Amino acid sequence: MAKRVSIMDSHGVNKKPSPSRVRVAVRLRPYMEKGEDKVCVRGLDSQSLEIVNWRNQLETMQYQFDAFYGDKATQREIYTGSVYPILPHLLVGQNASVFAYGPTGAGKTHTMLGNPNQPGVIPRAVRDLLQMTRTNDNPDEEQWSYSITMSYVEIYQEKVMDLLEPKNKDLPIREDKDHNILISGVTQKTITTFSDFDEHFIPASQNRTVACTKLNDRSSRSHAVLLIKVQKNQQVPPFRQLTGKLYLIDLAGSEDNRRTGNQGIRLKESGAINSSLFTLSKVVDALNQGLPRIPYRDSKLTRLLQDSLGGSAHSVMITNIAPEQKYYFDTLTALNFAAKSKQIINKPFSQETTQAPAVQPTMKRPRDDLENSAPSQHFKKTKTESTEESPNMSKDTKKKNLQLSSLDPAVVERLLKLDKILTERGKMEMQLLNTPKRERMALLKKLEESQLEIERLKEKQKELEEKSLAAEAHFERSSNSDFELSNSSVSESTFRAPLRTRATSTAKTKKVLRVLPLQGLNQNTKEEGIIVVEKKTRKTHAGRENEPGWELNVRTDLLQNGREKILNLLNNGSIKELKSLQKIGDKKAKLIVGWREVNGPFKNVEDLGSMEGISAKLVASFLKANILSIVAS
Ligand SMILES: Nc1ncnc2c1ncn2[C@@H]1O[C@H](COP(=O)(O)OP(=O)(O)OP(=O)(O)O)[C@@H](O)[C@H]1O
Repeated sequence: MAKRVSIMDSHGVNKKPSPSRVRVAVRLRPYMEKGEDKVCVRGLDSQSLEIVNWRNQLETMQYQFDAFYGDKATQREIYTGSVYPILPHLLVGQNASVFAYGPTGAGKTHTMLGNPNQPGVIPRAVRDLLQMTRTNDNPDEEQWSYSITMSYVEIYQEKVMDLLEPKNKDLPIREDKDHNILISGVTQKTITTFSDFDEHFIPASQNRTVACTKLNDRSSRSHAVLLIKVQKNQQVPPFRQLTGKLYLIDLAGSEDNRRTGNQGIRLKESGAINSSLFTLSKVVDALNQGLPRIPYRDSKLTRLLQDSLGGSAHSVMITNIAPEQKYYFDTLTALNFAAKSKQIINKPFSQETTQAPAVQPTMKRPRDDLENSAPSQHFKKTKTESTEESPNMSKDTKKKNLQLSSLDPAVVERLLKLDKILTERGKMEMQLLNTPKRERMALLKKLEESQLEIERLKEKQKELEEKSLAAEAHFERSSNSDFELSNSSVSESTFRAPLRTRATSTAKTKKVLRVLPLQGLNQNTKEEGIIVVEKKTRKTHAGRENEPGWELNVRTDLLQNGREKILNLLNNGSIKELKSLQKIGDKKAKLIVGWREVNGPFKNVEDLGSMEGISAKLVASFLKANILSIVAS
């Protein structure tokens, strides 16, 4: 009778292995756009890449991974670099998983499956496993025999469907007493040769749910999960048995439904896809951060992978991305999910490529040029600092750089920033860097005036804050009252935050807060950022007078500016930065990061309300608290 050996025991070491991290590789697919579209991402070296920073085109965001494969990388390179090394673990009873993640149309199926001329990870891994279990160089291995089985399922709308036997629908996932995860009733086929595999796999692949979306003619609408079980049986006592599982997964694409044009059933599918990918992102994140609780049970996909993702298993995530600008936000989302580190670098992406004529053609047909140079070489070309001359630079570029280099660096920085603002607003026909000196000086002057104005407002605000704090302290001492924010709508042009008394002395109508120095402010002036006004006493329906107090009125443009800052932080802030926002703790910060990874950037701050557990009321009070603190800073 064969004796089953637990995963922990498989090396004969009876102690809990340290949980392994999910290794992350990123693969950039070749440029495929038929029309003209810019390239927004490019490789730097074998581990990192850079992407335009959409918030500030004077910066790029650089990401680092365990491996980066550029658009010229072959199927073999990806396989030998990131997948082949994990296969030997299966032969000693350990589990492994390889999954392709990324936006729809970015090349996941190509990476996992490929085509007859360019076979992907799946056929290569199966072939090599079959080969490994046949050749036995080690004499100790002679007493062991191997058998390999395959199962193939898809997870479609949170249901596990058997692709080898399509009538097996919605199979349950169970856990045995040794914490092995099983799919109850799933078909298992024994394979001894590659043609056995082909015979089962090819017809089963036809059963997979695919559909045409705006972004991909054959978009995978489910997660396809191929399970290869390698069983090793000892032929002599004590007849041990080791089982190693390999999951090879072609995930459904992460989708932004604003771009896929999905409706009806496609939209429903997409909801299930995005929510299970979100859970997968939480699991990977929790594993890589070493968190004590891993939310495997939150989706079928992660529940299935529970014993093969993290723990003693060896996991590789291949994140597929597309270079075209139209995929920008999808790419960013995928990168943020995959990245173990991100750095913002002060170096324009688009500007450099447009300034260097030698590189310019890559903006149109990167495949033509990029493929002839390694990503790192390509980067070296474009890395040239904007003040550095290259022989290929046009006269205009040289002149522009010369002009810039003669200016104070601080002024250059301001100029570039102003240039960006004006370009974005579309108020200038020509960019600032191309403008004649006189106009440039006028703009510079304007910029300095704005800076002075900001400084002045900051000073005034500081003064106001100090006074408010002093008044608050005094107020707390004398009447045990505090500040509270009202529930008035934040979308009003004027933001109101009444400073009201606690309801302890409702019978008394005495005013409890005095901010006397502010009463000298001209309430109509547009120059003040925040104005404190006395709250008008109004009769309520019940005939009682409302509580007296003070209100803060915030100028509309500052309010708008505050909103924009919050939105930017929501879309780009790290967990730490998000936590610097009022009312955002660790949990909410992580939720926000997860939400935007799955759904793309927030269009407006109110989108927060579509996150689980965040009510419209909470969004309103979040906005108030943060706008106040931004305006006051
Ligand atoms: N590295 C590559 N080299 C050549 N062609 C590629 C590469 N990656 C992807 N493609 C092609 O791009 C198209 C889209 O790729 P694929 O279907 O693999 O995307 P996907 O990420 O699986 O999309 P979905 O999530 O919608 O299923 C296909 O025609 C595929 O052949």
